[in-house]
Amino acid sequence: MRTAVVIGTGLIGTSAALALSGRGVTVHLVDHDPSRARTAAALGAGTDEPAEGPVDLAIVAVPPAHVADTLAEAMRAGVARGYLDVASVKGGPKRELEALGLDLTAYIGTHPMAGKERSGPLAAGADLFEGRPWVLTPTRDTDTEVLNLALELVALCHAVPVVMDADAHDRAVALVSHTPQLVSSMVAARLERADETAIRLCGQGIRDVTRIAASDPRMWVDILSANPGPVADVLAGVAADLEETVTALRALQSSDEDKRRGGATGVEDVLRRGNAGRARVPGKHGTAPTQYETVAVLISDQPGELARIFADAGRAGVNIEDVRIEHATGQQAGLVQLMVEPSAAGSLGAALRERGWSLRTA
Ligand SMILES: NC(=O)c1ccc[n+]([C@@H]2O[C@H](COP(=O)([O-])OP(=O)(O)OC[C@H]3O[C@@H](n4cnc5c(N)ncnc54)[C@H](O)[C@@H]3O)[C@@H](O)[C@H]2O)c1
Ligand SMILES: O=C(O)C(=O)C[C@]1(C(=O)O)C=C[C@@H](O)C=C1
Repeated sequence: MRTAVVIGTGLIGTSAALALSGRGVTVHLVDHDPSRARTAAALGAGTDEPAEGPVDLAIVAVPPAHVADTLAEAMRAGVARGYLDVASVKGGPKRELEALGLDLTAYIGTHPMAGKERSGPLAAGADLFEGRPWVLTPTRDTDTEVLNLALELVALCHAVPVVMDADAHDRAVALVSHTPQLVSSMVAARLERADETAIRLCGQGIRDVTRIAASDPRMWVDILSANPGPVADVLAGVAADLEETVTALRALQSSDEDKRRGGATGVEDVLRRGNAGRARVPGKHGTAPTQYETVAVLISDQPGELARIFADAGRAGVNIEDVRIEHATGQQAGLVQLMVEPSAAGSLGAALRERGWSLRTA
């Protein structure tokens, strides 16, 4: 990739632009608030001068509600060879784009799992995505060239590509991002009218739990509006735990010893389940909890092959954790190495063979 345009030069757009500029890509910066594009340019993220012709990749980093319109405008103007967005939700924007009747072969939905509670270009950093998962949601229609451009962006940002279906992504982030945001906000909301004597005692625990409660409410209303069902489902589980914990705590206030013992067991149960969940959170920089196994597949050098293999893996219910592509020089073929959880390698291999793919020893 030699040239890119970033549309929406806030936290995420400017961070991607800084990483790309730092690695030699010419980046054009566009924002509907020109002062933000100027700020990003002043930070070294690129130039706010328009590109003279189509660039290699357009990165749309605007709030989720504006993604489809912004992409449609850029695609109609032909500003790039490939287009992607970075919105925190994937199913809604994809369906909006489909409804607009655009040719989506040049588009791929993506989502870097890295961010901050602060917005705008001044909060950006070139290393924001280092070692973090970056979700790619190719479909059957996605051009191989566009998928490769997205993989190149992820590599240039030193992030880790994770291929997923858009709706599976939305269910996953409901659990690991969207519900935690709401719960953090709800805990922080208890402080709004709290007595100053309590506020003075705030220590590291409340700071850890409420950091993301400082996030931009308008952005989060956009995100949650595009993923309400899956978030409500996870939050209902949290509500059930809350109700049981309140009951357990009330039992602890009882003068009856048996009830108190039951209450302590109830409270301990939620704390222990919390320990178990916390132990599953991967290392800070996205280090994988397990070694992956490689499924190597021969693909012909034809448009759409890579997208087709990802779609087939998605259909087999297998998450691709990482991917490597070897282009056999002088041959009209390439070897794709799909890294998956060891328990999924067998079923992925079988599903791909069934669909006519040729597998090789990794
Ligand atoms: N903040 C996070 O932690 C995070 C993480 C991953 C992905 N995302 C996603 O990245 C996207 C951007 O989020 P952000 O945190 O960088 O927000 P931000 O508020 O920092 O930046 C958004 C920028 O888009 C500009 N903008 C809005 N509408 C526009 C339009 N129609 N055309 C051009 N520019 C427009 C705004 O002026 C602003 O500069 C969102 O879709 C969000 O869901 C955010
Ligand atoms: O670290 C933070 O401040 C974030 O909230 C980042 C976070 C997340 O939940 O991990 C928030 C929303 C994004 O879509 C991706 C990342």
